[in-house]
Amino acid sequence: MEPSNETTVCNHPVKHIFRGTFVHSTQDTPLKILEDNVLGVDDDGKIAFIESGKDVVSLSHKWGFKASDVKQLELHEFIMPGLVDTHIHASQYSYTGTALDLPLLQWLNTYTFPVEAKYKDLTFADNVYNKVVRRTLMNGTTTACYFATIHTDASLLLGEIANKLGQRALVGKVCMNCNNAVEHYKESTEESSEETKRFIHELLKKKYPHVRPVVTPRFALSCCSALMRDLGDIAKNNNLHIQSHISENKEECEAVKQLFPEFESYTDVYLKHNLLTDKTVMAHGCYLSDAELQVFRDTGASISHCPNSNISICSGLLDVRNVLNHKVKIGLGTDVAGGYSPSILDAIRRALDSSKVLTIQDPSHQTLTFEEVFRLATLGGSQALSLDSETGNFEVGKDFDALLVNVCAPEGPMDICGPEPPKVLLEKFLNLGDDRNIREVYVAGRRVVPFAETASC
Ligand SMILES: Nc1nc2[nH]cnc2c(=O)[nH]1
Ligand SMILES: [Zn+2]
Repeated sequence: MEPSNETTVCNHPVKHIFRGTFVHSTQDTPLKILEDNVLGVDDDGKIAFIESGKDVVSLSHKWGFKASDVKQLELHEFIMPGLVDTHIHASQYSYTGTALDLPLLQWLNTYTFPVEAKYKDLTFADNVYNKVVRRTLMNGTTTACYFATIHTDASLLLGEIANKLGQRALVGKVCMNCNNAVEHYKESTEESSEETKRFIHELLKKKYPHVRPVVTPRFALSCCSALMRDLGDIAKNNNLHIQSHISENKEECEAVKQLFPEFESYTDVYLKHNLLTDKTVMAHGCYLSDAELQVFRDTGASISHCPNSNISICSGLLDVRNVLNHKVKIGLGTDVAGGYSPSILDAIRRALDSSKVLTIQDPSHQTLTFEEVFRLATLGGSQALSLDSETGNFEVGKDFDALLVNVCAPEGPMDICGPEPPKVLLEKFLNLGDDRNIREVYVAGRRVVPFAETASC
């Protein structure tokens, strides 16, 4: 409820009040720094106000809080929006940091499919899925867009674990009916469609507040035309998100051309199967033409930029500047385990490195700035997942998804050698920081890190 005036105590109580430095992005500005601001979070986990610290007394009257309710940040602390991982394979987390010596198609057949086949076993799934959700939360990922495997029950378990640990998540049961490499790790067309419908129905029935299903055709080489069409229909009929992969590697692009000769491009294959909507996120896109980017722009589909993966399995380099120039929505992804790091802080660094490599190759390339990449990791990610009305920055009315960062954390990974302005502290954190600097993580106003109880290995 909106307060009627400054002297009336609002009857919608605030449950957290923070005072100090806030940093976030807006549509117009990649980095906004708000020094000495006060932010209130209401009982529903939404941002009730964010105003100058000078107004704290009138705010306390208006919202009915006491001076002692205000959490005052230290000089070397700031609050930033939670990180958004727009593309991560929860099921591949068990082998993160290994198996990076083959290109995509051989990598899938040799390492990925044999591991994913193991998720028939719910005990195996439970162990890995708890670990990946915890690890990403510790690293500040407040929203994750997950691929699971073809197994419906294990995919539902991933949704249950994300909900239990408090992460905002889109969860996809993987669909694939073409796979000649690993026996049994595929479905029939009918099975894939029916199990997708069951997955959606069962997950929605749980009414988890921040976990939703995402329709997940693995990629054009794993799904026949009939399956892609079914999945496009399912997404449309249920108004759901869609995720897949596109134009990641040259050999893959060539194989798609051979398999779908009647289509104009890789993008056209998905377009004609009704898989490109304003709730679609496609990973990679390293080899998309300008005409294909225009289709992304026209449909409202977005790109997940996964620079660690693109380098680690030698796929290619995405020209993010060109994507931005086409006004296509774009966020960052870890693409675990093609990417070896589960942290979006790493994705920020790899995105900057990749942009610098493009500048080395062509000095006229306009290198991304750290402020722009900060936006990709937060607001950009929420836009790419069409969740920006709920999260992504500190606009009043959005959910409070946030990290409390301490750049001088004890035993932390960096040194601050004297007083520094907040912009420098943020840049240092983005380049040098890690989970030791992320003291608290909030999703929809709930503090989810530190964890309520500790897990063992
Ligand atoms: N990086 C990556 N690309 C893919 N393309 C199809 N499946 C995958 C996958 O699991 N990882
Ligand atoms: Zn992927």
